[in-house]
Amino acid sequence: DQPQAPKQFHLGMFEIGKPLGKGKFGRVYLARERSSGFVCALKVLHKSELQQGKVEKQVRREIEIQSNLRHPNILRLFGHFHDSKRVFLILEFAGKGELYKHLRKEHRFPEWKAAQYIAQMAAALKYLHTKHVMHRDIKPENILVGIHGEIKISDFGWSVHAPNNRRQTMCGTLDYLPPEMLKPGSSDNFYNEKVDLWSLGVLTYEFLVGEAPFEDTPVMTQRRIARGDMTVPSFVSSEAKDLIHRLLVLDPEKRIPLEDVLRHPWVVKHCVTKG
Ligand SMILES: Nc1ncnc(NCCc2cnc(NC(=O)Nc3cccc(C(F)(F)F)c3)s2)c1Br
Repeated sequence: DQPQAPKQFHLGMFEIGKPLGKGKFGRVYLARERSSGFVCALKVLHKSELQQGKVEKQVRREIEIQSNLRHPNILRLFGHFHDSKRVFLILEFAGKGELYKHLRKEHRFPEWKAAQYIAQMAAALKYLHTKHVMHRDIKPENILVGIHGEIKISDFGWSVHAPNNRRQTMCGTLDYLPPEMLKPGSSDNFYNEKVDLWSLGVLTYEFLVGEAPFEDTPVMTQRRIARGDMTVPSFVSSEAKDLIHRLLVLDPEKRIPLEDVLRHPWVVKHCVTKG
């Protein structure tokens, strides 16, 4: 079909609906593009806040990285526009909202559901890593659920091209940080996309247990991560426990590759692989 001409968007083109959620920076609204009737999510960011947070560059990088991504388990960013005070991200609408709300409500997911989510995450991360993009902020708050129950990785505000040594200070929860990102961003320690494998391990644990493996006070969390000090409760099956231990490995190079996550007995057992 015809390659889509890059459209110039402006706010008047959209009917704004109910608020969908509010993030650290700005709010998200359900929106409908008037001429096509296309339903999407519109994230509104205030330029003043982005300048204060010194994150304008990150938002530009997010737009650049995400506009080239096409995968069923990655939330689409269709475009962006701005007015004098605000930047608007035109996002795919995820019909079943934020995954962390489902997790909090259900406390923890049954193994079959956790395995299907982890298989979809592994497929999305495999796609990202082939493009040498690492997300770097994999956690339940950055995962949405589509209308058919499929998950969608979202918010690429921290994504970069690998390898990279972080300069921008991280904020928010430490729970998902791999040991190699806890070290100060000095020249010698570069890290790569294997940081997402560690976070996938933390996510698997949190889906099955209902809390993160190293959850503690900030100082203790950092210490426990650096030592890989966590225990998997006995109600978790031995196959799931095996996968968690193969992902939460201190040495990034020794973490199980995504291909092997997709072939892991725990994942295969619960995933009806299409013929
Ligand atoms: N049901 C739903 N359906 C679709 N979307 C929903 N919510 C929006 C999810 C997002 C996707 N992408 C995002 N991107 C950013 O927020 N980027 C951003 C913003 C400020 C600063 C920064 C940074 F640069 F500081 F990192 C990065 S938020 C919901 Br609820």
